[in-house]
Amino acid sequence: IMDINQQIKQLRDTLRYHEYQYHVLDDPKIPDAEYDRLFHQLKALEQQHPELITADSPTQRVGAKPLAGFAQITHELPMLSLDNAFSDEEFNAFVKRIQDRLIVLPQPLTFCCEPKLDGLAVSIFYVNGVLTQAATRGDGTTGEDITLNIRTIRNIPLQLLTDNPPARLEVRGEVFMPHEGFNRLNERALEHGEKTFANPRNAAAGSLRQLDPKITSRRPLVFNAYSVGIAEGVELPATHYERLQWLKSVGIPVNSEVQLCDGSEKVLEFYRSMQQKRPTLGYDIDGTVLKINDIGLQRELGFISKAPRWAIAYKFPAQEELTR
Ligand SMILES: Cc1c[n+]2nc(N)[nH]c2nc1OC(C)C
Repeated sequence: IMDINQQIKQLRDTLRYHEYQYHVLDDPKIPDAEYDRLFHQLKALEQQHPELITADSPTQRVGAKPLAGFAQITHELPMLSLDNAFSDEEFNAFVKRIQDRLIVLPQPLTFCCEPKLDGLAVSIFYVNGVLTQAATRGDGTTGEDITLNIRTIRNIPLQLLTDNPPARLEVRGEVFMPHEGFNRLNERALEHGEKTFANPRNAAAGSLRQLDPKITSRRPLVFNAYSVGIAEGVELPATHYERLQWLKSVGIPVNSEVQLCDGSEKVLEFYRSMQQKRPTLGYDIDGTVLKINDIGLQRELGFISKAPRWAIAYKFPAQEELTR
C-alpha cells in the first residue's frame, strides 16, 4: 500500500494527465464525474494533511482573499501590437515588403496562420515548470499582475507536463470567453438584476480584472497560446509552428485552427476558410494572424517601432453588432 505522500503524488499526476487530455488534446479518457471524484479525493487527503499542500497542486487554483489592487509588471520583452491588413492587396503588399527585404528569399515563403482570438493578450511565466506569474499586456511595456486570476483558468496548467522543464519560460496568448459561457453568464446576470456584458471580449476583460479570484474562478474563461516570449534553459525549435507544437507537448493549449501555408495564395485560402468557419467556431475571432514561420527570417526582418515586420493581422470587415 502507498503512504500518504505517494497517494497524493499519484493523484496529482493522474489529475494533471486527465486535465491535459481534456483541455489540450480535447480527448478526455475518463468521464467528468470520475475526474471530479479523483479531484475530491485529493482535496480530502490535503485537508487531512495541510502540510503536504503545494501551490502547484491541481486543487490550488482559487486564491484565498481578494486583492486590494493589482501590482504593475514590466515585460522583459515588450508585448507588441500587430500591423493590420484589410484587403488582399494590403496583405500582398506586406508580402512584397518582406520579399524585397530578405537577403535570401526562400521559395515558397512559409507562413504560420492562426485565428486572431478576440480576447485579452496575457503573458504567463513558468519557473522550473511551475506557474509563477501572469500579467496583462497593458500598454505593451507595463501590465497588471493577474497571477491569482490566471491560476483559476482551468485549461492553463499550474505545472508544465515535462520532467525536464526550462529554467524560465514565458508563454504569450489570448484569454477569451466562448459564446456558450458568455450567454450563460449574461442570462444569470439578468436573473440577478446584475449588469450584463456587451460582448465576450468585455466579459473576459471584466473577469480578468476582478480583484477577487473567487469571482474569476466562476467565469468560463479559456486560454490559447500564440507565442513563446522569454525561454531559458531550453533549445526551442527553429520555426514558430514547431514551437506551438512544443508548447502543446508540455501541456499548454494551442488553438486547433493553426496551420502552415506555403505561399500567399494558400494564406489567402486560409483567411477565406476562417471567414467561412467564423460563425461556427463558438468563440469570437476578429481576423487571422499570418506569421513568417522561420524564426531566423523573423529575426532578420525584426520589428517596426511598434509591430513586427514579419507578422500581420488580416482582419475581417467590421460586422454590425452580432445578434448572438
Ligand atoms: C499581438 C499578437 C496577437 N496574436 N494573435 C495570434 N493568434 N498570434 C498573435 N501574435 C501576436 O503578436 C506576435 C506577432 C508577436
